[in-house]
Order: sequence, then structure tokens, then C-alpha cells
Amino acid sequence: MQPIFIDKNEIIKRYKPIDSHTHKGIQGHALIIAGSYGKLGAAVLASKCCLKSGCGLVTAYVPECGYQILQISNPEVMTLTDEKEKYISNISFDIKPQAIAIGPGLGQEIETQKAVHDFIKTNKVPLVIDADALNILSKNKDWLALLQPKTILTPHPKELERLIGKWSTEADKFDKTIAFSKQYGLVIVMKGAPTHIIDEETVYKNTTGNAALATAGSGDVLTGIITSLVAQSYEPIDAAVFGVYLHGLTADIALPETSYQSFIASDIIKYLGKAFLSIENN
Ligand SMILES: NC(=O)C1=CN([C@@H]2O[C@H](COP(=O)(O)OP(=O)(O)OC[C@H]3O[C@@H](n4cnc5c(N)ncnc54)[C@H](O)[C@@H]3O)[C@@H](O)[C@H]2O)[C@@H](O)CC1
Ligand SMILES: Nc1ncnc2c1ncn2[C@@H]1O[C@H](COP(=O)(O)OP(=O)(O)O)[C@@H](O)[C@H]1O
Ligand SMILES: [Mg+2]
Repeated sequence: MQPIFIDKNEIIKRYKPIDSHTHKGIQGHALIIAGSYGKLGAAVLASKCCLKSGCGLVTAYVPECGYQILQISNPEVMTLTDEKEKYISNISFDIKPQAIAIGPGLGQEIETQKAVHDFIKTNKVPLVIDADALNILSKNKDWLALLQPKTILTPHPKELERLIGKWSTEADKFDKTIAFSKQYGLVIVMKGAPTHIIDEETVYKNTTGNAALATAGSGDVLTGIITSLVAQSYEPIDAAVFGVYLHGLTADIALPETSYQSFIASDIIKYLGKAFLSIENN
């Protein structure tokens, strides 16, 4: 298994400059289904980062208790609320997003699990699945067959283990993840240091990022970036490759200014502009 290195050349091949005649209505609308009581920060971070990655419109779908939190933290993000106060119980909306993310801070209440099931059963919109939505799928593995081909999953090592079981060696981890990607036709963003992306037999290895990213909410933000790129009509694999590269690049650019210690997930969002500029100015 020889990986393709995700470096600047691979990104320039995929990068779509912004058309000067574009407008918010055609720049992509993303829906971020996230948050539960005490974990609304995950929804705030993912939705803000989604907008800061070029998406024209972003809507967050959160439990009722998240309404003011979202509207005050992120005035540019629109907010829809579930009928339940503290967790999501029924995912229903009348917007037409081009990409959806589900999972950051979602929790795993039984009603949330049912809502995830009912949603993935009918959803046809390109989807990014993270965090508790992955854990819910791990508890209900027969639901994996409901996912559309090229759905993007973004597990960290513990979430990956819950999905595919324990591995004995690094090579075994790759074999199992490739088999899992092939079985369901999924794109797997295998988060780590470094992150690898598995698209059936094809393996990509990221070249950006550093230990500053080992901080709460770092993955929630990655979900927002990838979802934004899918909404802007990048193919799922290209969105995953570009998103992982950009996410790591923010930390590489920030490090001399922030130190490893003081870098937080909000800094990923803060440094996105410089990351995009460094790709444009090649
Ligand atoms: N501000 C917020 O609202 C935040 C919400 N979050 C949400 O909190 C929920 C729980 O997520 P967690 O990921 O903390 O919980 P998990 O139980 O899924 O993961 C934590 C476990 O995974 C292990 N782990 C994580 N990364 C690892 C790595 N790189 N290598 C080896 N082991 C690793 C940890 O040691 C720990 O045992 C998710 O829904 C998440 O989105 C977190 O993202 C933190 C911030
Ligand atoms: N030491 C490290 N070097 C490079 N990247 C890292 C390191 N530690 C964590 N990351 C990255 O940070 C992100 C962490 O995601 P995750 O564990 O889901 O965070 P959270 O759930 O808190 O948002 C992943 O993209 C991972 O690759
Ligand atoms: Mg996470």
C-alpha cells in the first residue's frame, strides 16, 4: 500500500478559485446537525468554520437550548431547533442544503439514535458523519448499509475502533479500514498524526498539521471545513483531501505565533484565511 501524499501539488490540482460573479445563493448551503446540552460548542465551532471555508449559507440544527447560543455566537449562521430542549430527537427541515454534517457534540440519547436512523434512511444529500453520529452507527452497525456511496466518515482512533474493531498492528488497521471502506463504499478520514484518508483501495497521507491540533474541538472544526467544501461542489474525496490539508496548514502557519500550548480550535478558524491565501499564492 503506497499512499498518495497530500501536499500542495495535490491541493492545487483540486482547488477551485472563487468566481467573481458568484453569490451566496450558489456558493453552497450547508446544514450542520450537532450539539446537545453542554456540548453546543461543537455546533458553534463546526458551523462557524463551515462558513469561514467559503460556504455561502450555513444552517445549524441544534436542540432548543442551543438557539440563543448559536445566534449570539455566530450571527452569520442560521439556526433551526429540534423540539427537545437538551438533545436532538427528530431531524426535520425545509431547506435544501448541498451538504450535511451530523455528529459533533450530538450525544447518544435513544431518541437521538432513532433520529439519526430515520434521517440516514431517507437522506440523499452528500453527508459527513463525525463524533457521536459515528458512535451511534457503531452501536447499530446494520445502519451502515443505509448510507449513500461516498459518505464521508471522520473517526479519531477510538471512534474507528468502535466502528471496525480492534487492530493488532498499523498494517492491520489499514487493511481493516480499507475493507470497511470497500464494503460500504465510504470515504474514511482516519484522523491521527498524521491523518490518512481511505477511499476503497486508495490511501492518502496528509503532510500538514502538528501537535497543536491535539485540542478540544479540533475535529469538530475539521467536520465544518470538509462539509463546506462538499457544499461548494467539491467531490467527497477532494473535499476530504483538501479539508484535511487546510486544517493542518492552519496549525503550521499559526505555530510560530501561538505555541503548541495556547493554540485552540478557534485558532484553526482564525488562521483559515492565511491557509487559503498560501494555496492561492503559489
Ligand atoms: N466544546 C464542545 O462542545 C466539544 C464537544 N466535543 C464532543 O464531545 C463528544 C465526545 O467526543 P470525544 O472524542 O471527547 O469522546 P470519545 O469517547 O469518542 O473519545 C475519547 C477517547 O478516545 C481516545 N482518543 C481520542 N483521540 C485519540 C487519538 N488521537 N489517539 C488515541 N486515542 C484517542 C481518548 O483517549 C479517549 O479514551 C463528541 O460528540 C465531540 O464532538 C469534543 O469535540 C470536545 C469539544
Ligand atoms: N499530535 C497531532 N498531530 C497532528 N494532528 C493531530 C494531533 N492530535 C490531534 N490531531 C488532529 O486533531 C483532530 C482531533 O479530532 P477529534 O479527536 O475528533 O477532536 P474533537 O472531537 O475534540 O473535536 C484530528 O483532525 C487529528 O488528526
Ligand atoms: Mg471528534
